[in-house]
Amino acid sequence: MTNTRLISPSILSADFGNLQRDIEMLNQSEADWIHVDIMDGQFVPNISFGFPVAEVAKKHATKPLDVHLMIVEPDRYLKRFADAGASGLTVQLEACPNLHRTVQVIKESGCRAGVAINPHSPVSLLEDIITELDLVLVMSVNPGFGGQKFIENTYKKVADARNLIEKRNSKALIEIDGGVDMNNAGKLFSAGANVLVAGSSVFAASSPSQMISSLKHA
Ligand SMILES: O=C(CO)[C@@H](O)[C@H](O)COP(=O)(O)O
Repeated sequence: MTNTRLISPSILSADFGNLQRDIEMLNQSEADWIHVDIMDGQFVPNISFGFPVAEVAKKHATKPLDVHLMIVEPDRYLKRFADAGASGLTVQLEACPNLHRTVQVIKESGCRAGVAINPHSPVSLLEDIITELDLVLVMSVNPGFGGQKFIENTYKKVADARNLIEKRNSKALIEIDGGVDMNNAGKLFSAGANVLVAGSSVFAASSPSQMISSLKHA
């Protein structure tokens, strides 16, 4: 699994007046997944968008939707996001008092099951769930906004996640989200990350498609 290198551009930084155009650009690019950030104004201090935008993304995307729920009580909405077209559903560890059950419900919905950890949460909190997971998302910024500065301690957390995955013989992919750009992409892949989420570095680039390719081969 360590050779897997995927890019999941976040449409949080897309032009919502031209969302179909931006998604079609991602379809034509080397992007592997399309990252959909759901923020509720409670788990994080920002509100992004909900089902209608996820459904538009699904309608136009030819690539899997990688849906990240930065919301409280995600269990209430898992089925609806699965029905809206998610291929993967990632919940925040800090929002899930019954995480094992939440992960089982995600899997029963037919989606890839992911768990995200905030910068203050150690990887060791995943010790007893890691064999159930398809993906571990290490937040490399405090969630809520695009365009933030990458937290350098993320490299250590990638190494911790890789060690845990190998120790427990888990098949989980390691995804990194926040502040990913050409300054850190190669180092993250070398440290054992498999999936890089990139928002502002892609959509602010003069050629988003070229940036996706550069990140993928960094
Ligand atoms: O979840 C989040 C932010 O909380 C991200 O997915 C951002 O959308 C990534 O954006 P950049 O940091 O790459 O601009």
